[in-house]
Amino acid sequence: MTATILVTGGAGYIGSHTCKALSARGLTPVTFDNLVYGHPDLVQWGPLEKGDLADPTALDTVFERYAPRAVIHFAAYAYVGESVSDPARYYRNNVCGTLNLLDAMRRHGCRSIIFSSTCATYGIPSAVPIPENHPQRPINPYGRSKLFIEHILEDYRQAYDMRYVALRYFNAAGADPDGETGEDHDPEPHLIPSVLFAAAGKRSHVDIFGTDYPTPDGTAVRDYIHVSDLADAHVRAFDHLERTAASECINLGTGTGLSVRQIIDTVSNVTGTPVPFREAERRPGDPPELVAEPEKARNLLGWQSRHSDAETIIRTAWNWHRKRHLHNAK
Ligand SMILES: NC(=O)c1ccc[n+]([C@@H]2O[C@H](COP(=O)([O-])OP(=O)(O)OC[C@H]3O[C@@H](n4cnc5c(N)ncnc54)[C@H](O)[C@@H]3O)[C@@H](O)[C@H]2O)c1
Ligand SMILES: O=c1ccn([C@@H]2O[C@H](COP(=O)(O)OP(=O)(O)O[C@H]3O[C@H](CO)[C@H](O)[C@H](O)[C@H]3O)[C@@H](O)[C@H]2O)c(=O)[nH]1
Repeated sequence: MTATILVTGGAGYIGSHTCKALSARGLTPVTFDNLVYGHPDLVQWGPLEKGDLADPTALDTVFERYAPRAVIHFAAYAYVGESVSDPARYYRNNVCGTLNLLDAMRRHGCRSIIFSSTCATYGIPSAVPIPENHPQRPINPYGRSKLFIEHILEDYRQAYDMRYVALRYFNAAGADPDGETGEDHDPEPHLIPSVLFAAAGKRSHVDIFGTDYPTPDGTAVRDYIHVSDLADAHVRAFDHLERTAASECINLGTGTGLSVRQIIDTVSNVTGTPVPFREAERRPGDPPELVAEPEKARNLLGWQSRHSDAETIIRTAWNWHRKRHLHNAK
């Protein structure tokens, strides 16, 4: 079956990998992105329509032009720290922007949406691994904006017969194994690129935020999931909606956690370079450990992570950053 999928935020990190996966599956991804954080050169697998979720007319134009079968909705702001200092920016773009998108879908009779949610909706978990029915108590406006959208999707399902899959990603990491797309954030606060930039000498060092957590080596533990595995899950979520029309919230993680020190050690091994680091205070708002219970994605979508071992994540990210940003790296 050939169909067009509207991909909001398709010029960004996870969106561009998903466009590649949709195209490989014979679907046509149409990217809708305002390019505030996206990159036009990462849009390689279908047309780019420059536009903003805040603009209902721009949305009407793409729905009229392409009559998409479904929407995959990545477009959002995603800096946790900034969401604390400027929550208005987050609620306006993430929540109001999604309302505009959903209302455009209703106007144009498009009923299926796959939404980028996050493990940040769980807040500080009472236990790990975290199942989907764990209480959701986000501890910052970014996480709350995503939880509000989950609630809105459920209300729209009941009232307007829409259908959705909310995918709660854990920590997206790595890059396309073919090197065709990857992560290009500015600013870039995430751990793995920060460690790679320190290995390459682009940054003087990486800070380890907290060495006194109740974890095996005292540093925080996260469930790093390869971006190509995330992309594959979106294609499967689309197939699931086509097949069953059943709405779901689903974790995407590996079920295995890695500490900050384990990431630094793996980067040293993969790059053959010692990583300069400093031990620093905990970063406010960071839970000690976030690890997914991944069974639901396996059972419902037949999904399994394939590229998410630490070595593959770091090797693919290293290859990408060397090509994109680190021309002078060793
Ligand atoms: N990166 C992660 O670890 C992670 C984890 C969990 C959830 N998420 C979610 O996944 C999604 C994608 O994350 P990413 O890391 O690829 O981010 P990204 O910033 O690389 O991509 C987001 C894209 O959306 C676009 N955009 C933002 N606001 C827009 C608007 N109003 N109109 C049109 N386009 C707009 C940006 O220009 C950008 O290209 C986000 O919703 C994020 O909250 C990311
Ligand atoms: O320079 C750094 C950067 C990070 N960390 C630590 O490394 C771990 C991972 O940090 P990231 O910033 O890479 O990612 P987060 O765990 O903060 O991810 C959060 O923010 C993401 C969006 O940016 C996603 O939404 C995700 O779901 C949400 O939990 C954390 O323990 C953090 O304290 C460091 O020690 N040093």
